[in-house]
Amino acid sequence: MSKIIYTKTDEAPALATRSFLPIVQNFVKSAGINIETKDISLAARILAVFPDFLNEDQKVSDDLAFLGELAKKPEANIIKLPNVSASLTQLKAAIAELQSKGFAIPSYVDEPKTDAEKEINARYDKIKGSAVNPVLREGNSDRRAPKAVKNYAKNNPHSMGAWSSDSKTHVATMEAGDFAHNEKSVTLPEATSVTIEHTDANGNKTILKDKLNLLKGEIIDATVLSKKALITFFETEFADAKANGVLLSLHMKATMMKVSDPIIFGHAVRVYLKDVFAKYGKTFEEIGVDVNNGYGNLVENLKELPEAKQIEIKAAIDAAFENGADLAMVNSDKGITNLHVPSDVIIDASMPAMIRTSGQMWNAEGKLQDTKAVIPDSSYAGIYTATIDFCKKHGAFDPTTMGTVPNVGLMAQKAEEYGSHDKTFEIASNGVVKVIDASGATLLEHNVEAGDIWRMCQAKDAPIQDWVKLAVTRARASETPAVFWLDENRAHDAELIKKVNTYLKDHDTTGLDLRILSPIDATLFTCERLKDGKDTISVSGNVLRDYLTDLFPILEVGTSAKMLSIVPLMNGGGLFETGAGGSAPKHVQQLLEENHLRWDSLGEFLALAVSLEHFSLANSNPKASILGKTLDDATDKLLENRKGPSRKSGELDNRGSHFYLAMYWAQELANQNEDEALKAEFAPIAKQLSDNESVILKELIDIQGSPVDLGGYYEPNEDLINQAMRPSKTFNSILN
Ligand SMILES: NC(=O)C1=CN([C@@H]2O[C@H](COP(=O)(O)OP(=O)(O)OC[C@H]3O[C@@H](n4cnc5c(N)ncnc54)[C@H](OP(=O)(O)O)[C@@H]3O)[C@@H](O)[C@H]2O)C=CC1
Ligand SMILES: O=C(O)CCC(=O)C(=O)O
Ligand SMILES: [Mg+2]
Repeated sequence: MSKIIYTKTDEAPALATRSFLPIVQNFVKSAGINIETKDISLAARILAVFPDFLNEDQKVSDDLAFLGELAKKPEANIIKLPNVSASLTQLKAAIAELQSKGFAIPSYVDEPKTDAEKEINARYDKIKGSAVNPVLREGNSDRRAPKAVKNYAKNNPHSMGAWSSDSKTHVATMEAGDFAHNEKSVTLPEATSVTIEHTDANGNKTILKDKLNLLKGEIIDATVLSKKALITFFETEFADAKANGVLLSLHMKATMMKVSDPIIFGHAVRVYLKDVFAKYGKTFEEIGVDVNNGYGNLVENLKELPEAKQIEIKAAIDAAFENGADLAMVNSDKGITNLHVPSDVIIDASMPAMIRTSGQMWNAEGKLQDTKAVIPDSSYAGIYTATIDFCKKHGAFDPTTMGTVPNVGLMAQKAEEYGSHDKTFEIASNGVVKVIDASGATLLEHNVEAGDIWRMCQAKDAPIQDWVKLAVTRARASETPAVFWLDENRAHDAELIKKVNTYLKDHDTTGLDLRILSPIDATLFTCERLKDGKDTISVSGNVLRDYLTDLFPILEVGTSAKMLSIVPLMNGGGLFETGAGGSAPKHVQQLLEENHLRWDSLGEFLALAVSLEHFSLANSNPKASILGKTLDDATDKLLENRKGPSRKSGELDNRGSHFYLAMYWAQELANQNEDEALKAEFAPIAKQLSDNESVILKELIDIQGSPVDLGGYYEPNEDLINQAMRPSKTFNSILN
């Protein structure tokens, strides 16, 4: 029998699931809908790849691999919550926690030497970074703010920092030598297999990647970021930030771009601490410092040196901070800078947060200040420049009147840059890198220097056709103009534009307003309309999908957590993501300290409703459709009555909002007349819930205010976490 798969993930979403899923299971049970959980948390993903190190009773199934296969089948119906995309720091913390709990998994080896160590690290490297979403995303992306969410924001606008025309905030990006400027692209006329080969100045060849099979019609591109150009760029911009008295911030996507972006991050740290590295670089090498994992890695490793040496180096670092530009802070109380950990500042969320806050970030005194936002590669940086310039000219957007920007994103089958990490290389020596096809012909070629970052990307034809179709479908269904954000002057986009023009002919586009604009022009066009309350669909590639589905939602409705985020799978199944944001580590912190979870599960309510509708169609189960429709109505009511979680301890939190959702959902089921059995089942439940509203609320509020112990962070104790997330006896007994 087919079922709905619910993912168990990490941090705040996983906490919320412990409260919400029992409600869902009770509500859908009698409709014959089975909900099964699959564990794709970071801890479970680690345990799944090291069965050979575990006792029989500790072994877990590889649920991610299972879901990856399921996503290719028509029966797939998966609710996907956000998970941790682990930086090395997070990965090591999870490993240490599991080891302390008696799982004899191996440690990550910083400098693997033996084959066994290399093999262990290879397993860990597959878990690092964005290792879940790319596996499940066998379809393109449809993300939008439902009407009820927009209306809620219009009536209850979130805070929005004012913009002034003399703001010094700006984006700094490279003008030459970056990925954008060096890109070359071809569309394959026939299927082939390619080899990526590096030849050094003496003619010695190294195979970087062998026999990569490619399909007919696939677009491949290759490009290189010059290390020299990058370092010069950092030196110039860092000095400029200092000279102009603005904060210095770096915005990367070290999770999704897990090979290239940590390397770039490392260069930024070394340039910022140039004098320190000139003097102590050798010592750092000896103690295994790797600032590709951030400046925090240097701080951590210093502890290995004798105390006198530590003091000497810390003084040198203090001097560098003194002489350098002021860094934007992640946490000024704890002294965590923007350069500490690559996964602390993730561009999709960090740039919109800055734009929402008058273009400012936090300085070391905990005050807001104008910022230089450094985004080295210029491929997409221009959209932020254009948005910032727009705000300087017109002031901040007004959530009470602004329109909306839904997105249709090319994403399926690891499209474009987000699928490039197995084809990204830090170049060992000067020479040339070629992509050579099965016939021996060179398809793409770049001269490279030692330290450059070279990469190849793929975009398969079937996902592109599906993406164009989805764009037309959404434009038609919502009667909204749609803009393809593609730059005819960029090599990859030029290839894509040819396909878009071809595949648009497969559809009836009469009466639709469809355009192709460069990302900067598209930003301007969209922002103009947005300000005037008009809606515009952005149809974009994978990176812009990621950026735009945080940028516009954060400006429009305050957070991307409130987005409907659907992935119609190419083989007919459905993947329903719960919002477009992440796992909000700060929310867990608050729960641990004050027993208040401010995480909003709205995205999850929306995802479940479409999943139920999909289930109904796929299984001819009319009850599922009624459950979906009533759930949507309950969500509308929850918004209308403002029963979302508050940010402050002692007020309604995530658990309380789940209670209201359950009550409204039961009421909607009791009030509908399409299915008598559901009506009869839920009428008494609705009554019990509303009769006990004040008792339940009291139980949910009384427990707040003091710390909670969950028995772990990455592998919390199931009993403790369930107790913490289901604290109302009255509510639990009604549900049961
Ligand atoms: N789909 C996925 O699996 C994704 C995973 N990630 C991962 O999540 C982690 C954190 O990423 P980060 O970039 O900090 O982004 P997050 O989206 O987790 O957090 C950014 C901020 O947005 C607000 N926010 C996000 N979701 C909610 C919600 N449901 N309810 C209320 N507020 C919300 C919070 O603001 P405030 O603190 O002010 O309340 C939060 O601090 C990383 O490990 C990242 O890789 C990121 C994106 C997507
Ligand atoms: O998978 C990840 O690491 C992040 C995904 C993300 O940010 C997105 O899809 O919007
Ligand atoms: Mg994102």
